[in-house]
Amino acid sequence: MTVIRAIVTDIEGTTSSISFVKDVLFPYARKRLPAYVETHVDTPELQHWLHEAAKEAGLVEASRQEVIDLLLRWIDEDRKSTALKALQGMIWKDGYASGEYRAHVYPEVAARLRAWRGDGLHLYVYSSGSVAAQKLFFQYSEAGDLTPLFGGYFDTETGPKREQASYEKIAAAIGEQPEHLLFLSDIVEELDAAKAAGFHTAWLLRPPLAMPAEPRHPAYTDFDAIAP
Ligand SMILES: CSCCC(=O)C(=O)COP(=O)(O)O
Ligand SMILES: [Mg+2]
Repeated sequence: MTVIRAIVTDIEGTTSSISFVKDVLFPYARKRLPAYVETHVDTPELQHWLHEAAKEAGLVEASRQEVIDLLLRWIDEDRKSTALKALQGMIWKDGYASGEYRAHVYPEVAARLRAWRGDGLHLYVYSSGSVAAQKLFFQYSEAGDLTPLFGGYFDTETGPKREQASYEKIAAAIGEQPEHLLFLSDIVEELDAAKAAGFHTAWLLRPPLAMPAEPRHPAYTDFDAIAP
């Protein structure tokens, strides 16, 4: 019997609702991005990510306004760009700190994460959101500060979530063979990539999503149904 030693979880659609990300976080960043860029334009971190975004789009000598327009378009397209995700994380910080919102987590998630940690399992996050955004998300969650539960965070700087190599890198960074790792996600292509790397997988299909008759991965409606 394989022993699961660590769990790697996705955020949006897995620990937390898609609507919190799409209807609260994305609009907050969209509204504030132009002013944020203007007021922080002299900071090296902002400069770096604006440059990376322009490079990703193949824009040469783009004006600041062109890069802002590009980023706003990418927010609308939900593009999983590392540069956009870094910038969104920087903007979201103010909203968490001022109490404008707290990150949604499904009702059973915090207790189940604590129970798994209590059983000796190590917990990690792998999300398209930047590592800084992931830490804010779990620090300011509706269930309180959950960051002490996690041993590490991975974002698209490790690689795209639909590529096998990303999961191989995560297993190496955790220091476990993939057969001892369980990946939780709502996106079947992410689970396919993790499985190809040798991970065990759990497909979260939160209600009202329908359970397929023959799911490609072990499928669950919530974390309490998963027995690692
Ligand atoms: C870190 S919270 C914001 C999540 C985000 O920006 C996103 O694109 C969600 O991606 P996930 O990989 O968690 O589905
Ligand atoms: Mg997801």
